[in-house]
Amino acid sequence: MAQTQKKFMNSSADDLLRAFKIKVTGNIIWAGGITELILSVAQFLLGNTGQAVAILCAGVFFTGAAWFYQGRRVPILVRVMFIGLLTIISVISIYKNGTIGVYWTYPLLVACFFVFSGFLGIIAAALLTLIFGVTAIYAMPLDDGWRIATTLAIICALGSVFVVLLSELQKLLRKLVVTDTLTGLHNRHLVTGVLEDAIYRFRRYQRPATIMMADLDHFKQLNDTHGHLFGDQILKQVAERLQSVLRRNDQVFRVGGEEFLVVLPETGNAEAQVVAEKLRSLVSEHSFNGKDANVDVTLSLGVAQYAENQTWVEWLNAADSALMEAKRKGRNQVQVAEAPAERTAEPA
Ligand SMILES: Nc1nc2c(ncn2[C@@H]2O[C@H](COP(=O)(O)OP(=O)(O)OP(=O)(O)O)[C@@H](O)[C@H]2O)c(=O)[nH]1
Repeated sequence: MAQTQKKFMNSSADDLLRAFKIKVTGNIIWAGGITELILSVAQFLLGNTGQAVAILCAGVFFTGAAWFYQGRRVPILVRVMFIGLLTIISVISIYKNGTIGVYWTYPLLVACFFVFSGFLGIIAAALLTLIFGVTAIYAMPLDDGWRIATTLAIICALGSVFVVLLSELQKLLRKLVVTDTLTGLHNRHLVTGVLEDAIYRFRRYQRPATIMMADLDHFKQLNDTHGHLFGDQILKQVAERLQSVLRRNDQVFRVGGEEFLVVLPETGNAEAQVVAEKLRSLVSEHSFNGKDANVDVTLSLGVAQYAENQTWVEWLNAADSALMEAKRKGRNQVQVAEAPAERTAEPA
């Protein structure tokens, strides 16, 4: 069981990206908080006691928040407060110190793209550009004010383009991570989510669902005889044939070298058995055309309908055991998993 769980429990691209974003936002808040602590000392030394106390409070709050939320998502309210407070400090600084006060606006503008995700970052950066630009024009000679407002707007525009490109790249990466490049089918990364959805629908609406584990027979022999590239061509054609029979809402995954998982929502054992037979005969009864030869390939399948109180690992194991049984009984056949022994629901 542990092996099945390990095989399918890969972190998804989304999980990895989420963890990365949490780390970046946390680090920015750390850096911002510590910078404020240092700045407050500088303000004390300059004799600006009021400003120093305000910055010190902000510094203590944000280093505390960064420490408290380590490894977790920092709540939006804290992030808004972080950017908001630094914006107020920067505006006061521009107003009081003129050009010297502008320096902090640039890193703050860039930080918006990291502290808020996607379009929220663009909106925050645009808002800050407007606030700083207007303050600069108002508080400085017009020549300086316009220059500062323009450079801030350029940074905002470049950052926004970067965010849009990054979100496109993210979509592409996600697609690549969940797609098997040889067959174009989904790979195992989406399996857990799809099975959990099916289990949810069963528990909530009593909708049946059945899975099939399908494995090509003696594929090693085919590879050894015709070569790996030839084997690849056959795998592609098998994937096409499997898809040609299935319904739109059925899903096929390539979960191993020559192993496929088919998920049939709204389908019970009897109906799934018919589909499995169809898949088996579609593969076994028509030759495959490789580059240099035509070959006959057979397919073994294990079918398992979801049974109450099963976990997704147990469900997969049931289909896997049925597949093993099909292999053991001579291959090129369909085996249906035995219904699991009655079990009472585990306490929530
Ligand atoms: N061409 C090709 N072969 C692959 C790929 N992934 C795995 N294989 C091969 O698939 C074969 C699987 O061999 P086995 O696990 O022994 O299974 P089998 O020969 O099909 O035997 P049974 O499953 O018991 O019928 C190995 O030779 C792998 O190298 C792939 O992407 N392309």
